[in-house]
Amino acid sequence: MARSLNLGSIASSDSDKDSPEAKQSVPEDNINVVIRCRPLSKKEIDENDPGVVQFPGGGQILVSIKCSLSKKEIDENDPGVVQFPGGGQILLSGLDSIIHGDNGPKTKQFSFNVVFEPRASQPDVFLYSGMTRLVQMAIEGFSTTCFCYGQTGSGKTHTLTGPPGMKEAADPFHPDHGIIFRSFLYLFSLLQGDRQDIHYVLKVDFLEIYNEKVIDLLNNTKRSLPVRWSKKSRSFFVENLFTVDCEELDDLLAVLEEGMRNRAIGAHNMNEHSSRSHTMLTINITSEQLMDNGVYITKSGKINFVDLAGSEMTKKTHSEGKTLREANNINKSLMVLGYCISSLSDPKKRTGHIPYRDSKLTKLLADSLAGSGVTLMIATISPARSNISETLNTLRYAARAKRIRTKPIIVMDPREALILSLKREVAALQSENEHLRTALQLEEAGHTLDEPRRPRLKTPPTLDLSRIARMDRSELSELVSHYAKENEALRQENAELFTSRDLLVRDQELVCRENERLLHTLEELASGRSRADSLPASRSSSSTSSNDRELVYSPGGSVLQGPRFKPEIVGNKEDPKPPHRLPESIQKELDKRRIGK
Ligand SMILES: Nc1ncnc2c1ncn2[C@@H]1O[C@H](COP(=O)(O)OP(=O)(O)OP(=O)(O)O)[C@@H](O)[C@H]1O
Repeated sequence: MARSLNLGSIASSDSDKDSPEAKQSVPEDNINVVIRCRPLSKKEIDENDPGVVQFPGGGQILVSIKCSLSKKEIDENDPGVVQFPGGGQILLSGLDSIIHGDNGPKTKQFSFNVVFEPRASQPDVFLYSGMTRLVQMAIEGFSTTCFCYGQTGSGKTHTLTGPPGMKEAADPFHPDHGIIFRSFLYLFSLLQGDRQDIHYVLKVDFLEIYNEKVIDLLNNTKRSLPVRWSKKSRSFFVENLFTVDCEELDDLLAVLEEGMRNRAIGAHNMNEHSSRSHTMLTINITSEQLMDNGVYITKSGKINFVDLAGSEMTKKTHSEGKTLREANNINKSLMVLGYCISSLSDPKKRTGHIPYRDSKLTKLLADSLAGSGVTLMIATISPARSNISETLNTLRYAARAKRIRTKPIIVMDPREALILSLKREVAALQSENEHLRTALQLEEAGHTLDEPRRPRLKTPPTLDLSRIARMDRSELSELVSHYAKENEALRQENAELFTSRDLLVRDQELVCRENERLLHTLEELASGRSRADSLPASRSSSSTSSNDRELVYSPGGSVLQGPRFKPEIVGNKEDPKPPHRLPESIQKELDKRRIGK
């Protein structure tokens, strides 16, 4: 394969979701799970620990799990087992010499939306993971989360922020910038687009969960902050978290740098720069859009970037003392996350109890995992043979997460949402009303219906929605009832107009048919007369000669049975008016036909 990344099914589904309709309608959605396999590290190469994951294509990863060597033998002669056969697949196998069990090699197969092979670059991961869609949706008012999951040293921090020591402000075009930096750039490029009618406010916070304590990374007091439940938003939140207003891209970059500097990092046998905490960077995006009718609509979206600490086998990392305690806390919270993911992915269990409250991490991720958010999980794996059991664990974890469904919604003030929906309905009904009136020509010609015209309904005064926040209950309910009444009146009027239109259409059909019949009779009479001219005697018994009689259109011609017309024969062409007037367009059409003949 020429490219270093391996796209599976999401490549097509992603583009479907880019359509405006897909963005507006938000049916249940699965968590989007992508896999990134890092290259072998220098240490692994030095220790002759070759790559063993295979990518056979179609979003699949194959893992050979049966091998004839014992665990001890594998540990001692630890070859790579991850291979990349292409097409989105990963194959985990032993080396040929050790892979054959009694019945030949056994593989475990996994399937994912997108699989990034070791050569995939940082821009590849940003562009093809679905991250751009998350940024777009956050601007539209959705709550979105990108989280990295994987064993220690598998490349979570590298994927989110780049290699250790990466300076955010240094070179904006540096190829090693991670997803967070690239998302910042993309976010600003979208916000600075041509939407002058929308005003955006960005507020950013950055926290870490270290040994089950929530620490503010932007207000470096190392004080533990409480996590509480909000009845209003029906989600957990961190109390007293410091937020920074970010007007410029530089503000965001400064926040990222500050937080990265303050986060807990430690060294162990498997990673010299190991994150010892889970971190969560959140960009809250509030948009105020001025609608056509002068109304402001506010939406609140957000992007969470979550860098989980890596699961670690303490035997392998040789952790002790402080590092061991950190590892235990990390593993414990990841285990709770695992229970939650496992319950949520099981259709029978997902409606039951989900143990979010068992760790701070799951409390804060609850909404992203099963609530109203849109979530991208990047599972990072190592290709090394020595990490095969962690790689299998990560892939199993990721496969379960892929089955979780969320129901994304746009976050809006409920009062604004109600008023907006009523206003939309009123606008739709008004335009329907307008259309019906035009069709029935009620505007200029005055009404042709029997009843007098009803006075036009008035649009409620334009309203600045920022005022709504200050309105008391009675003012609000008055406003809502105003819209509801107008809505009801428009519905009624439109229903009546529809009935009238139906009646007229039916009359028109009858009239046309009668007209054709009359014209036919006229033709017959004309040809009869010419025949009569040539005949010696008239066959007519009428006192009026056929010559004198002229058929004038009567909407009530004797054969007409329309509901609004009486049978009538008009014998005089001077007769002023038919008893009922038809809409002008119909009348003109009929006149045209008559004259034409
Ligand atoms: N895709 C990659 N390409 C090149 N180097 C990588 C890649 N992924 C990871 N690395 C390197 O591997 C090392 C470990 O990566 P990283 O610190 O991101 O792992 P981690 O999963 O965050 O670990 P921990 O859970 O211990 O924090 C780093 O030096 C990183 O730069």
